[in-house]
Amino acid sequence: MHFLVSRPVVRQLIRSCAPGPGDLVVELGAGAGAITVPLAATGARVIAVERDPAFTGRLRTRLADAGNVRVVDGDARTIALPRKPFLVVASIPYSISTVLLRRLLDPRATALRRAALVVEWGFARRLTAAVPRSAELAWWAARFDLRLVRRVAARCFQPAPTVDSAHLLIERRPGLGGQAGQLLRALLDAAYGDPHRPVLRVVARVTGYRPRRPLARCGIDPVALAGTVTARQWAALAVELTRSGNSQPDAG
Ligand SMILES: C[S@@+](CC[C@H](N)C(=O)[O-])C[C@H]1O[C@@H](n2cnc3c(N)ncnc32)[C@H](O)[C@@H]1O
Repeated sequence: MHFLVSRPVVRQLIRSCAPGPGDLVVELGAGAGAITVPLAATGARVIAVERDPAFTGRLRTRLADAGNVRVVDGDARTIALPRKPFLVVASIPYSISTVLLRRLLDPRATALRRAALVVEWGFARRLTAAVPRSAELAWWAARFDLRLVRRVAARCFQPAPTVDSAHLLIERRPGLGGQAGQLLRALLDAAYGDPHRPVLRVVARVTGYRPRRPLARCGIDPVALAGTVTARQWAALAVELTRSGNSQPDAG
C-alpha cells in the first residue's frame, strides 16, 4: 500500500470535495489517517472504513477526541454504503478501484453526490476520456461529471509507487434520475451495442422516431457514428428527450 505524505495534496483533495458541517463523508481505506484527521477538522460527519485492524486501532486512539468520526473495521468492497446523500474523500487502493467505482457510480439509486479520490493515473485517464470506451464507463461518465483535477506525483506517497496517481473529482449531474436515467441506460446500451451505426438511427431504435432537433440541441451530428458521441452529449440528450416528452417510442 502507498500512503499519502503530501499535506498539500491532502488539503487540495478535501477542499475540492468541500465537505462541511451537515455533510456525511465516507473515507474508503483510511490507513493511518492522513486524510481522516484533516477531514474530521471540516466538521463533517466522517465514516472512516479500514480493513486492517492495526490501523483502525491507531485511528481510534488518534481521533478519540473527535466526536464526528466513526472508524469502521470493514471491507470497502462489501460494507453497506449510506442511503442518504453522502460524499467520499479517499486515496483508494489501486487494486480495488474498479470495484469501488462500480459500487459508488453504478446503482441507479446511489446516494453519492460528490467524491474526491486519489486513483492510479492511467485509471483516471480512462475514466475521464470524453468518449468512454465501454457502456459501463459511459454510464458513469454521463451521470457523473468525472474530472481529472491534477497529476499526483509518485513522490507524494510512501513508499512511492512505480506510477503517478491522479486527483479525480466526481460530481453528480442533475436531472438524470428517474425516467431520464432509464432512457440514458437504453441509449447507451443501444449505442455501445452498435457503435459503427449513425447515431440518429441508433437513437431512433430506442425512441421510435428520428429525433433530429434534440440531437442538434445537444450538439450531436446525426450522421456521426454512435460510438463517437461523448458522455456529456449522451447525458444532455437523455435530459433533453425526457424534458421535451419525446422519450416514448410512440411520441413524435
Ligand atoms: C492507498 S492506502 C491509503 C491510506 C490513507 N488513506 C492514506 O492516504 O495514506 C489504502 C488503505 O486501504 C486499506 N485497504 C485495502 N483494501 C481495503 C479494503 N478492501 N477495504 C478497506 N480498506 C482497505 C489499506 O489497509 C490501506 O490502509
